[in-house]
Amino acid sequence: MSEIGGQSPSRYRVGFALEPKKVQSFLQNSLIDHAKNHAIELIPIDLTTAIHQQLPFHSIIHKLHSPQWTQQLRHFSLHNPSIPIIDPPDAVDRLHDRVTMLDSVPKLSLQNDVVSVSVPKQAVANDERTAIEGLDSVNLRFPVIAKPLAADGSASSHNLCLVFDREGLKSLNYPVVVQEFVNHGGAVFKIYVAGRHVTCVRRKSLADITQEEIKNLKGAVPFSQVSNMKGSREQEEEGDGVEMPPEGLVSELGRGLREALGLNLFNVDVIRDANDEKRYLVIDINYFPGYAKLPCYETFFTNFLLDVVHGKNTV
Ligand SMILES: O=P(O)(O)O[C@@H]1[C@@H](OP(=O)(O)O)[C@H](OP(=O)(O)O)[C@H](O)[C@H](OP(=O)(O)O)[C@H]1OP(=O)(O)O
Ligand SMILES: Nc1ncnc2c1ncn2[C@@H]1O[C@H](COP(=O)(O)OP(=O)(O)O)[C@@H](O)[C@H]1O
Ligand SMILES: [Mg+2]
Ligand SMILES: [Mg+2]
Repeated sequence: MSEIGGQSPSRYRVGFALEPKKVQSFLQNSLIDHAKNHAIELIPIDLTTAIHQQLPFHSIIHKLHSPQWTQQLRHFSLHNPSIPIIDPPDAVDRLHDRVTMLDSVPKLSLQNDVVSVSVPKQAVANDERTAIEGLDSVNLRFPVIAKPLAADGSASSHNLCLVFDREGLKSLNYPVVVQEFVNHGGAVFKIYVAGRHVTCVRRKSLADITQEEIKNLKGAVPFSQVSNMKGSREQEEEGDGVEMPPEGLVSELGRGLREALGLNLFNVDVIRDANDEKRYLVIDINYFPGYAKLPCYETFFTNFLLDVVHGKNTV
């Protein structure tokens, strides 16, 4: 990266443009101190003041959704082309739609004799009629999962539903993506990417749906209620026993998606089909997720920042 004043600085300043809630959850003292010990100062950008008045920055990292912010960032970037912006707003935008976010996955062609990585069958629906047509067109049967098409960080974008029959399609808030529900043993793998650094953790997920539940459940069940469904309680800790994905898969998926998406900061939710152990499915990709939930996030994230300020970050 270019050097301010033509000299290699002894300290670096990285600006963060984040919602106040994210400043609190992400910019914890432990991270600030760790980065400081590596000569990097982490600075929350004041969103009420123009960016250029807050210079110098050696890089800017952002997660804000308003068009005004994007406009301000584009303008700033045009006048300060040597300051890396992480990441390009257009590339981030692709993750704000649950169809385009998964577009790159099949193109990676990650498959061999032991594993295959794909996305669940899915169709976009604007109303009940197009939902039925969409399900038919991709040969999907109930139960399906309905997700708001927009994944724009709003609370409603996380309101998902399990849909057990046609009646259930009536109560959805369209537009949605109707997606194949895949039993996966109650565990989701979260692959976190920060530049060339990739790591994976396992988290508790939705419990599997039994044949009996498929017969008995009707309509649409919002997600928050699913864990209270009869029969799912005893599966609560089931995710604990699920084997982690092979390291090669984690690193190849992280690296491949980083390149294909043109993004440095994201995580990928992956499940493994309980009825076909070869089959891994990418179900969600999130921009600048909650890294603070990672063990040792201070080291993980600071290593990425060191690459950035030393010009070793290539995407
Ligand atoms: O707040 P956290 O730590 O739960 O992070 C959220 C992420 O959780 P995760 O790290 O994947 O467990 C969360 O991931 P999921 O969509 O829940 O898989 C989102 O990235 C969320 O951002 P947004 O609401 O989609 O803009 C993230 O929220 P923000 O922190 O960006 O508001
Ligand atoms: N196709 C699917 N089959 C089974 N479970 C799923 C599927 N898609 C999502 N889930 C479950 O729903 C959770 C939330 O879905 P996700 O697509 O990650 O939305 P969000 O953006 O709100 O995190 C996942 O962590 C997983 O437990
Ligand atoms: Mg998710
Ligand atoms: Mg998400």
